Amino acid sequence: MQGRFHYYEGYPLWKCAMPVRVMRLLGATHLIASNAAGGLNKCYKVGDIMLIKDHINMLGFGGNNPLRGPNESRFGPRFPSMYGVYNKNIIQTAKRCAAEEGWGDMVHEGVYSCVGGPNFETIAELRMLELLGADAVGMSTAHEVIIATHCGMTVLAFSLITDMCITDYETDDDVNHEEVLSVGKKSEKVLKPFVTRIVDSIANQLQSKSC
Ligand SMILES: O=P(O)(O)O[C@@H]1C[C@H](O)[C@@H](CO)O1
Ligand SMILES: Nc1nc2[nH]cnc2c(=O)[nH]1
Repeated sequence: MQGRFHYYEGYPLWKCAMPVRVMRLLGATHLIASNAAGGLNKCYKVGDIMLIKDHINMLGFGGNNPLRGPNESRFGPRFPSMYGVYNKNIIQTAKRCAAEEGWGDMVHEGVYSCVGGPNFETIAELRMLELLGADAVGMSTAHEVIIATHCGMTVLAFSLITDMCITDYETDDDVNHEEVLSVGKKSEKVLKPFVTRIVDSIANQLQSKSC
C-alpha cells in the first residue's frame, strides 16, 4: 500500500484495518507493515529500524479495537490469541538481511506502543510509555496487525525511528511532522532494498518448503 488510513483522520479502527482483509481475500498470506515512530529506547538513533517484537495497544485498553462488534467468523475466531503475533522466524530473516547489507548496527528489536494521535505525546505520557516497556511510539500498525493475526496472516512489522522522544523537561528540542517526513524520505534508500531482500528471502523459504 502507498500510505494508510489513520484513526486520527476520523476513520473507525475497523476501517483503518480493512485493506488488510482485502489483501487477505486477494490471497496474501504475509503482512509486512512499516511505520514512522518516535524512539523511546535511549540506545536508538534517528534513522534506525526497530523490528517490532510485540506491541502495547493503548487504544485497545479502552475497548477501542478493530475487532469490536459482531465477529466475522469467515476471517477468524471471536477471541484471537495475540501471543507470537510478530513472527520470530521472519524477525530473524530480517536481521540476517540487515546484516548482509551491513546495517546490523542500526536494526533493533523492540516493543511498539500505538496511540491515537494526532498530537504528539506529552513528556509525562512518554515517560509513562517508557515505564510500561515501550521502545517506540506511533499512531498506526497495532490495529492492522490485530486484523492480520485474526485472519491467520504471518506478520513482520518495523518502525523507522524518525525522532527521539523527549522525556526530559530541561530540553528545548521539539518534534514535528516535517522532521518525520524528511527522515522517512532520507531512509528510502535503506528501506527499499531492506524490504526487497526480506520479501525475496521469505519467497525462497516458501518455495523450498513447497518442493
Ligand atoms: O502512518 P505512520 O504510523 O507510519 O506515521 C506516523 C504517525 C503519523 O501519521 C505521523 C506523525 O508524524 O507519523
Ligand atoms: N505518536 C508518535 N508518532 C510518531 N510518528 C513519528 N514520530 C512519532 C512520535 O514521536 N510519536
